[in-house]
Amino acid sequence: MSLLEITQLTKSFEKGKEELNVLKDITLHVKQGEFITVIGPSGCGKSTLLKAVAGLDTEYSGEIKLDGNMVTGAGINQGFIFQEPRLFPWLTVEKNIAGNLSLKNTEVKESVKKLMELVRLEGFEKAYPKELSGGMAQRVSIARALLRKPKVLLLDEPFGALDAFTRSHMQEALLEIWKEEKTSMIFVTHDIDEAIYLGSKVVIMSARPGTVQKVISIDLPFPRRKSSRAFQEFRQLVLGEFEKVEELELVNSAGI
Ligand SMILES: Nc1ncnc2c1ncn2[C@@H]1O[C@H](COP(=O)(O)OP(=O)(O)OP(=O)(O)O)[C@@H](O)[C@H]1O
Repeated sequence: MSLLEITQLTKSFEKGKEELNVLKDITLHVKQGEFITVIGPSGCGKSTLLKAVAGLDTEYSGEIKLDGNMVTGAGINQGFIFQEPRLFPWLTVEKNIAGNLSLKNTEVKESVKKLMELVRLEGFEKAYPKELSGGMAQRVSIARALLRKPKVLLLDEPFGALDAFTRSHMQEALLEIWKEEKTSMIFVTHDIDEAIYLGSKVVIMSARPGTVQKVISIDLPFPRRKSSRAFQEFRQLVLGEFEKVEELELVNSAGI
């Protein structure tokens, strides 16, 4: 049995009198410990898909099961990381991570300490968000999500706002966290290289209404090198699929 089973997920929004079909018949199974990356044209429903898995949106047809249970709302089993870190500016780093859990509880205090080490933020316990760089702030939000020991971590373009150097640093940090915690990941990105670099599988979605166009397993050992020939071959493969999606989109929008 897969950890996460998304079956025939179909979703539309009301847009005035019209209906906007956003996701169509998405079926996707994610195994425990898998790192799934999702790419697709802008507006194809990637965020909508993540929100449904997170239980932040339950208005859809089809079903989503996490660890055998139907997802009926948000909960501690699903961690969510947004593009911007969304920290509380008036709370210190450790309090942001602890959230509604008390740091007076030694177990919580110990877990926060371990996570701060994992995301390489030792020494910043008492710092405030305004004292952190974008990458550091995003690491705080990842630590906050991990404290709840989610079964799946959902990341919606988490490094999209970061510069190339910090982004590459954050990719390494996330891979380390993944190896250490073995959390299953679903990671949405616009960046094909990032998708291949991180993913055990890359899911390519079609233009709206988003469907699963293709799932490509990335059978490359870690550490991966973006300049290696094997990596470039996967790049060609993914790009080829992406071009098919774009051609289809052009044909559809021209009404051919
Ligand atoms: N709450 C909402 N109400 C109405 N329409 C919405 C809502 N949320 C999203 N949409 C529409 O659904 C479509 C898919 O949006 P979504 O944000 O999931 O796409 P995306 O693939 O994540 O896009 P991007 O890559 O640009 O971030 C878009 O056309 C968007 O305008």
